[in-house]
Amino acid sequence: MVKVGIIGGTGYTGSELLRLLSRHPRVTIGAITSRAEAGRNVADLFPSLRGRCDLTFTDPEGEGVFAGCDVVMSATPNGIAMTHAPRLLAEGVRVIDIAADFRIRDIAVWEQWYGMKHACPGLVAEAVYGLPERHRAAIRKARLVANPGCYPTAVQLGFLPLVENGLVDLSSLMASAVSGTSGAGRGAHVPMLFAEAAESVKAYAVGGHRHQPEIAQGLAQMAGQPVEFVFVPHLVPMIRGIHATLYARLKDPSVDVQALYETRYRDEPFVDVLPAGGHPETRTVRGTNLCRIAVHRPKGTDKVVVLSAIDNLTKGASGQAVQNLNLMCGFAETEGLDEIALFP
Ligand SMILES: NC(=O)C1=CN([C@@H]2O[C@H](COP(=O)(O)OP(=O)(O)OC[C@H]3O[C@@H](n4cnc5c(N)ncnc54)[C@H](OP(=O)(O)O)[C@@H]3O)[C@@H](O)[C@H]2O)C=CC1
Ligand SMILES: CC(=O)N[C@@H](CCC(=O)OP(=O)(O)O)C(=O)O
Repeated sequence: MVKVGIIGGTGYTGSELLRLLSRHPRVTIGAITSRAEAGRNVADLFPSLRGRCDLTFTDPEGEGVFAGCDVVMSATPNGIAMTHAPRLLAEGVRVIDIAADFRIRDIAVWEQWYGMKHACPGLVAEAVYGLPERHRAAIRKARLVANPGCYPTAVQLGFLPLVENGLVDLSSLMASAVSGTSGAGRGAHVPMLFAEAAESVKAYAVGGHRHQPEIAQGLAQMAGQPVEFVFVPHLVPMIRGIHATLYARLKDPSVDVQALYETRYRDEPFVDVLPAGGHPETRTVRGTNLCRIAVHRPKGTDKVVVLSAIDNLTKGASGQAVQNLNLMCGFAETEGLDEIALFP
C-alpha cells in the first residue's frame, strides 16, 4: 500500500481525490488538510463519503502532518504547492501538484501570468508535466509532477496526433472551449452563483487566459517549434465538464485523420476516439477519467475540427493526478479509475 497525503481537502479537486482514493485498492490516505475545517470529520463535511472515509481534517502547517506519507498531492490554489514542495522533496516525499506552480518552464512567463514571484524556480526544470499520453516514461520516475490544467488537458489531447506528426499549419491552431462552474473551484464567487450562471453562456478572458501559455508550451514541444495558438474559454450552466472545439488547417487535406487518431490512441486507456462523425458529450465522461475525442473534416475546406470532452475534475484534475500516482508507484495505470459515467 502507498500512503498519500492531500493538501487542500475541502475544495472540489480535493474532494474528488477523496472520492477516487477512498476506493483505490493500493492506497491509504495518510492525511487530509484544511485550515478552515481542521479537527472536523471528513464525512461530516462530505456526506457522500459516509462509511467510505474515516478521516479528520488537519492543519497543513501542523508538526509531522505528512509523516509516513510516500506521496503528497496538493489540491490548493496556485502559489501554495511551491511553498511546500522543497521541504517535502527533501524529506523524500514525492509530490503531485494539481495547481499550476510547476507547469510552465519559463519562470518569467509564469510570474507574468500568475502575478506572483515563484518560490522555488530551481525545481521547475525538474518537474515532469503530468500528461501521461505524452510523458508516461518520465512520470514513472518523477519526484515532482505538474498535473496539467483542465482546459490544457482537453485541448492538448485533441491536437496531439496532428501536431506530433507535423500535419497542420502551426499558425492556424485555435480552440474554443466551454466549462462547467466547478472549474472555478468551491470558493464563493458572484459569477458562479446559480442566478448569475444559469440560463446563460458567456466567453471570458478572450484577450488572454493563463492556460494559453501552458497549452502553447505543450503544443510547441510536440511540434519541436513555436506555435501560434488562440484560445477562448466559455462558462456554461453545468457543474462538471469541459467540451473543447479545436480548429486547424491541414497541410495535406487528403490525410486520413480518423485513422491517425485511432492509431495514436489505440493503446491509451483513457482516450476514446469515437467513430467517424461522432459527437462526444460531457455527460458520457462525467466522473470518469476519460477524454472522448471525435475528428471532423468540414466539407469544401482544408480544415480539420476536433471535438474533445473531459470531466474537468477527473481527467482535467484529480483523476489524471491518480493516473500519474499509479504510474509513479508502478501500479496498473487504470487502478481505481474504472468508473463508468452515469446515464442519463
Ligand atoms: N476546479 C477544477 O476544475 C480544476 C482545478 N485545478 C486547480 O486545482 C487547485 C485546486 O482547485 P479547487 O479544488 O477547484 O480549489 P478550491 O478553491 O475548491 O479548494 C482549495 C483548497 O485549498 C485549501 N487551501 C487554500 N489556501 C491554502 C493554503 N494557503 N494552504 C493550504 N491549503 C490551502 C482550501 O482549504 P483551507 O482554506 O481550509 O485550507 C481548499 O481545501 C487550483 O490550483 C486549481 O487551479 C486544476 C484543474 C481543474
Ligand atoms: C470555469 C473556470 O473558471 N475555470 C477556471 C479553470 C481553472 C483551472 O482549473 O485551472 P488551473 O489549475 O490552471 O488554475 C478558469 O478559467 O480560471
